[in-house]
Amino acid sequence: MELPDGLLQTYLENHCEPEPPVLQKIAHETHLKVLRPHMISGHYQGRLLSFFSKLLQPKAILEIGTFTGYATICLAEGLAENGEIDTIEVNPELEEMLKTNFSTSGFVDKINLYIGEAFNIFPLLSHKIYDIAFIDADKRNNYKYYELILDNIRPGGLILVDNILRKGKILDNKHQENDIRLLREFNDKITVDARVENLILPIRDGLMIIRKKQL
Ligand SMILES: C[S@@+](CC[C@H](N)C(=O)[O-])C[C@H]1O[C@@H](n2cnc3c(N)ncnc32)[C@H](O)[C@@H]1O
Repeated sequence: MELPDGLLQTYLENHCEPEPPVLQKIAHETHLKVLRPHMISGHYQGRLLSFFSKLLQPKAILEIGTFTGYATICLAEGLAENGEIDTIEVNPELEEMLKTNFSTSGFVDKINLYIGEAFNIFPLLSHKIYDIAFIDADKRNNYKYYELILDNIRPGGLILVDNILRKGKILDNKHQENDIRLLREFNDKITVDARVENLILPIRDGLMIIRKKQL
């Protein structure tokens, strides 16, 4: 289906839950104050993350790559009573803004922010079992993160991985840059991994949904 650029996105955003005011503010300030603001999940993908979370009513969520906290808050919207989200961000310059954003989100008591490199932080969390994980950090390490956390996902739980289509570059073999090749390998390995089932949603830059099987 070919649609004019931007038209479909606007239509989708006009036909889902409105973006909550706290997230509108975070998106606005991210675009004003932070480098590479396009990394934010945004209205439509944010509502999808919130939707998944509300369906699963998770007790525990892990996010790798917090950025300005937009997706953290979307995911927190579906947490069960006493549920928590652990979110890991390597960039210490974002810490102050994150603390402000979380404090106004209505979920501050449910969000545990860890500033540091994900491979260093995760061992502190490796005793936990998660219902949902969102991998959205340095894309070249997607598979390493997947292998690192899969044992910590409950059977039936979800791993969501963002930016796996790379604006369609993944589909065209003339693109042989290292990051694109690694993403192709990631998508291929997940698709044949008997421990999970997966789907790629072609929204935004491509979102992989991985469900851990009940073996
Ligand atoms: C695409 S942004 C995350 C967007 C956010 N999840 C959202 O949806 O709004 C990626 C973030 O991952 C962080 N990051 C990159 N490498 C990381 C690592 N090794 N450990 C933890 N965070 C990392 C970056 O600093 C950046 O803020």
